[in-house]
Amino acid sequence: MSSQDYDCIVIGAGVQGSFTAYNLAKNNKKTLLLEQFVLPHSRGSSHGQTRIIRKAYDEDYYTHMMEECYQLWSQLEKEANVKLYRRTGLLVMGPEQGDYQVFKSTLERNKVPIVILPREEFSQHIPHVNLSQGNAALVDTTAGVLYADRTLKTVQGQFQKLGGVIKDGQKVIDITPGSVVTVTTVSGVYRAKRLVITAGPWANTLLSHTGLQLPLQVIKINVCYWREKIPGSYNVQHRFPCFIQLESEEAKHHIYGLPSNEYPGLMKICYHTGAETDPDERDRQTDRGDIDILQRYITRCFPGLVPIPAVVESCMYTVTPDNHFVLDLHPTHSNIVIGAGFSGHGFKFGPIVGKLLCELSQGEVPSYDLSPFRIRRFQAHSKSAL
Ligand SMILES: Cc1cc2nc3c(=O)[nH]c(=O)nc-3n(C[C@H](O)[C@H](O)[C@H](O)COP(=O)(O)OP(=O)(O)OC[C@H]3O[C@@H](n4cnc5c(N)ncnc54)[C@H](O)[C@@H]3O)c2cc1C
Ligand SMILES: O=C(O)[C@@H]1CCCC=N1
Repeated sequence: MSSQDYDCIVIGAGVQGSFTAYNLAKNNKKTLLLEQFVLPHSRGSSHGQTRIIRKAYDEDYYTHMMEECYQLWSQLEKEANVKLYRRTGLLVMGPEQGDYQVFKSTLERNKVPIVILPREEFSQHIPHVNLSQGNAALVDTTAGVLYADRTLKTVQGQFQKLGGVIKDGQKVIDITPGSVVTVTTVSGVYRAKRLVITAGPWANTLLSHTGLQLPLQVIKINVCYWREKIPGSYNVQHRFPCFIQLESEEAKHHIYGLPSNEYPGLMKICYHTGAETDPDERDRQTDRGDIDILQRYITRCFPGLVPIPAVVESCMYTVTPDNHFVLDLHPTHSNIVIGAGFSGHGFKFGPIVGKLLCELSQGEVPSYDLSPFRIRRFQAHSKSAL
């Protein structure tokens, strides 16, 4: 084995690639993590200070995975002696008969501790929020905030402590599949027995070198922060929770928010979709339709916020047609593993995705049933996409 040869190469040092590389190194695999930008960067999907972690989901399998995932987050916190998670609870609001019932049933079936908030008690528990007419509300008490940038720094640091190698500022420009995979970057050529592709919005650009295209749509999200009229009203220290509004008068997609924390006096509230973009041209996508929706919602339901965004940052989702992840082997090259299409809800799963992609790359039986995440589910919809 030459010094350029590895057991495994991981392309993409976002949350999923970083946790995958960390798991491989923990399993004594000589691992190289390649990143196109100089780290840390804010050009993909994993940057920013915070993300929501929750067990509240439509599908049991996500809730099941989160059981172990919370333990893995806590293990990493202990191992690195750093705080990555803050419990705040998650307020779920939605029309009584819609998706809200599905969330509630999943939580109850899986014995996740929740508190139902009857309308007459709502404002006593959640001040400064108007519960929409016909909406019900509950709190997933296990949910909270993950510190995102700190997570990446921590997991990449732990990977390096285990002997892993990170090469940033090294955009991959070619992949030659084979029993030994050759990966060419702008400044080097590397070989490995196995390859993991976790390239976020650039997944299809990289997969084109392997003869595969997935039905992925890249969406720009305007990450909006809104000023409190009375400082502290929606603050994390005053125990204001994260929230998801499942459907609303203003929009059919979720609206979600996190208590004011990272920027003093500003609460982050975003719309769970946006306009399509080329990931290399993100800043030229200037659609603000999502901000118009948020302004109307905030005026109606969060009267304690100034309904004009004080800060707007950018981030991207990589969305599959069913909003479920892709965690699978490449259909023609079994030593290439793909983690993609995290559809705007993948951060909280980082530790478990890392474990699963590591297992797949080592030819092990994955710890969870991965059928919802297989590539072949797209075949029925669009053969040409494969
Ligand atoms: C605004 C916003 C809010 C969100 N909120 C939540 C939330 O509350 N909870 C939650 O769980 N999830 C949330 N998500 C989703 C979550 O952040 C993403 O699912 C997750 O970050 C995806 O990570 P990734 O590693 O797949 O992609 P990325 O972070 O984009 O990582 C891919 C990496 O690959 C690199 N790369 C690409 N091409 C190459 C190449 N040719 N050579 C080398 N490197 C390359 C990129 O530069 C990038 O660093 C949110 C996302 C956004 C945008
Ligand atoms: O995954 C999450 O928790 C957030 C909030 C809901 C929509 C997407 N991301």
